Amino acid sequence: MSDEWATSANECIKLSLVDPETQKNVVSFNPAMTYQIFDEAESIYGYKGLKVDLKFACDDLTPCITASWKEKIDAEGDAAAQDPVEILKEHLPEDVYTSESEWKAALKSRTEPFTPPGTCIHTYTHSGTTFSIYRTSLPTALCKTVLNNIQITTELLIEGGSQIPVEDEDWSDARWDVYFLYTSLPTSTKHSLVGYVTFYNFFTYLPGYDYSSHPETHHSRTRLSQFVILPPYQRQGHGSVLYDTVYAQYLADPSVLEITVEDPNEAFDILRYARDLPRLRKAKELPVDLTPSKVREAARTKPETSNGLLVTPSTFLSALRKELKLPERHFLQLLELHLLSVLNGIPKGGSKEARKTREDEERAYRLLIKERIYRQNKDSLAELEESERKEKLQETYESVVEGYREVLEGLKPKRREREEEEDGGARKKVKRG
Ligand SMILES: CC(=O)SCCNC(=O)CCNC(=O)[C@H](O)C(C)(C)COP(=O)(O)OP(=O)(O)OC[C@H]1O[C@@H](n2cnc3c(N)ncnc32)[C@H](O)[C@@H]1OP(=O)(O)O
Repeated sequence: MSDEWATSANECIKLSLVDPETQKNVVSFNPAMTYQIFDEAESIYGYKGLKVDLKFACDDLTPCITASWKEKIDAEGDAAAQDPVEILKEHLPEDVYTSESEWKAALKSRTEPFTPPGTCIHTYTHSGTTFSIYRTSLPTALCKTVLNNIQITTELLIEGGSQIPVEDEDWSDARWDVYFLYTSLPTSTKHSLVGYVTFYNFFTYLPGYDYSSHPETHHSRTRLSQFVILPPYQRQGHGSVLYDTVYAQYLADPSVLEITVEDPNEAFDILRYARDLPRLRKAKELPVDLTPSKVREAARTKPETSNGLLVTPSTFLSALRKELKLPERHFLQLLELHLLSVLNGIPKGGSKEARKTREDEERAYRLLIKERIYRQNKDSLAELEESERKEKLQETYESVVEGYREVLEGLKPKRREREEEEDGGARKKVKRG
């Protein structure tokens, strides 16, 4: 197959959110990746001048897919042109429009005004524009429709992202929570999507809870599954507001015991650290004078940190984790991040005693992290010779601390910037069109 007939799928596919009233684009963007839908090379074969338009009504996300090209290869069999519309249709709802005029006519003929699904749980303004977060759940009909229309973006924007099988799922119990972030429009369309996040709730048992006396009570662990801010709205603080808002919902809900995240990518991890760190620092269970050596001491008083869910706390660490509802691994890493900033605040020079304090804390910090790494990788590390094991632990320790340094460095100036520019929760003006 010759390359002259290959087009980059990431470049030729354009996604647009269109105002049904004015029929103008509210925002447009390209996919970040297409390998899940096309091939590893992220190319579409058989055309010159190929353009693939994936348009959505900006409010209920009714989709329309069309393609146009200057030249199409005249070949059959293996060398025949791929059909991008048919390929993309596999990842879109069954009733997706393939004719733009029919799609536009359908949008024009709508009689009912659109209201986002669910309940509005938070509203904020940013550069004079209002943004609102709506909470709903599957299988509520409108939630199902809107999510199904737009969730192709999980495959086009998230590395390894996948869609929720909205059509096939067994809905005997509503276990998916969905939050949509909308911005307000000045036209009668009123609402345009900015992002969304989904959570799956697992039922679980709280050890020691008397369920027989309270048969109506249930407990769950919730898992953040897909988190998307559409590209034109990224890096303006909207992801942070959405994350904080949904987190607050579960923190306030006594039936939710733990908030976990499914396969976070690097960008989301940074966002999560940045948002969880101030929460940890404000937690009432966090001792103000906590140092690495005190944490090591406390950890030693407890037989072994548990991998289970919210065991009865015997140290402040378990109480702190319970207060924040964080999974163990993330909680421990967040604590290590906080302790690095504590360590950074201990002077390096000074009297002999001061220098000794600093050295003791440095050592405690190193051991604390190495002990955690060892616990979490016991099986593979136990197979190594002692010298190799020490080397591996040191290497991992150094890369972990390097990562924490980057997060702390990244947070410092950014936080100042945010405070200066913040306007009710988000920054910088959203680019439109
Ligand atoms: C479980 C999962 O779903 S993981 C998948 C997460 N989703 C995706 O990757 C889809 C595509 N990307 C997105 O939807 C968004 O860019 C998100 C969710 C990653 C971030 O949302 P945003 O609204 O852009 O984040 P926000 O503006 O609040 O950023 C907060 C901080 O997070 C960090 N951050 C956000 N995006 C990135 C990035 N791409 N790379 C590095 N750091 C990042 C930064 O520290 C940022 O602060 P700064 O902008 O002052 O530097």
